[in-house]
Amino acid sequence: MKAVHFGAGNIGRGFIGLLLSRSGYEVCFVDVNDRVVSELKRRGEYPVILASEQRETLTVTGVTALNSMSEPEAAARAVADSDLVTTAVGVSILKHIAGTIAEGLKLRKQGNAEAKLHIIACENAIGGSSQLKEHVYALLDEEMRRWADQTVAFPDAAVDRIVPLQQHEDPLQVVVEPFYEWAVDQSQMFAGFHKVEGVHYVDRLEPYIERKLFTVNTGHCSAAYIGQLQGYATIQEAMKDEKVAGHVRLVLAESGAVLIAKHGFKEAEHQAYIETTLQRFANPALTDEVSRVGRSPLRKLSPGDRLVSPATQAYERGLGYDYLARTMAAALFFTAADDVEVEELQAHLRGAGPESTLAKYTGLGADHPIVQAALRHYEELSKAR
Ligand SMILES: NC(=O)c1ccc[n+]([C@@H]2O[C@H](COP(=O)([O-])OP(=O)(O)OC[C@H]3O[C@@H](n4cnc5c(N)ncnc54)[C@H](O)[C@@H]3O)[C@@H](O)[C@H]2O)c1
Ligand SMILES: O=P(O)(O)OC[C@@H](O)[C@@H](O)[C@H](O)[C@H](O)CO
Repeated sequence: MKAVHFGAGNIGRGFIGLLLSRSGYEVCFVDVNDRVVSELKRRGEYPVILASEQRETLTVTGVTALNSMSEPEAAARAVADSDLVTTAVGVSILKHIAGTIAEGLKLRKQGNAEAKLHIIACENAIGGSSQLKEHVYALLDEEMRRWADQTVAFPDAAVDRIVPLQQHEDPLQVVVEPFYEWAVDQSQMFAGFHKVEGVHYVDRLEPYIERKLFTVNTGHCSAAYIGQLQGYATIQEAMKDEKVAGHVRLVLAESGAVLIAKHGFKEAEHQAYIETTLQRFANPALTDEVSRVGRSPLRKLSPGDRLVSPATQAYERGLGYDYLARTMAAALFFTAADDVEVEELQAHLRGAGPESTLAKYTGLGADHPIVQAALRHYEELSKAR
């Protein structure tokens, strides 16, 4: 069985590629990073190290790679001949890989038209695969779309494993936390699909993706933004400071109240999920930069993402959202080298001020109580600096 995985980065190699390989797939990574692609082709395997006391090394074998910039036809051909396609490129990159997938589907219709295909976006977003489908369908004509409706499915997914930036001599080595969770919406899949070991197939994904995004990622970016304001460079350092950890707990109590009310999670079970998450953040065997965890602040401040969505849902239910608003305010101070979203955010902030910036990027408008709460926090955080 063949899988094509777009994005041979941290989560691609450290999580998705690993599980696919363990389930008997030959994995072909598609990436634009020539060094990583060349090394994967040359060696056909790479090491994944679990960040625990034992530091167990798992060797992922049976892999190869293609560069979608210099080998676009081969990448499309790989999609045409595959049994499964997955991605972990970043949600904003999905539109850039859609062309290769669309070309692959056209080739598939010519030579492999009957075989069903699942395409799963493993990104931190609600409806990531559905978003990818829209980008791909925009490039297909009516006849191709009708064929794809019967033959290609884009089940949404939630993926969870903390994989920090990697700085090793070996460009393929990847250190990952032991914990992982990968949930896939089986209601969007064709019957009789080959199960990937370790994947949790669920009938309704929403509780899983919201619990993950609004706990792990909401808490994570709160630790990054408030942590950086306190002068910390890593999540592990930041979480040792009660000012940061205490804020993260209060944020997770707010998003947790929404999750419990909406999805019926039992309070004690959800609290246990929060405690596990906090322990994962603090894992002393990992070094996770706040610059990675806070990256792309405009995406993180956007309406459907980890801050505004739980805050809006809390507001609509008459629940608290003040600490979520404080994280939004802290996001306006976030700095990271080479992050175009930081540059855009700072340029808007300098030109138009915090109220306009919060109103624009949260999509809530200036008068919204959440924006007004974030603005009050922004002013207070400004004075404290
Ligand atoms: N790292 C984590 O802890 C983690 C955990 C869960 C989910 N995620 C999600 O997984 C996705 C990837 O995150 P990551 O941390 O692995 O990032 P990463 O930067 O390590 O990996 C992204 C990879 O995509 C490649 N890429 C960029 N443009 C491409 C293109 N046009 N075609 C093919 N490949 C391209 C990059 O070269 C890179 O290798 C993101 O959506 C992220 O939110 C990350
Ligand atoms: O990848 P992002 O930018 O959406 O979020 C940064 C981190 O919170 C994220 O990568 C987590 O490490 C991951 O989602 C854990 O499963």
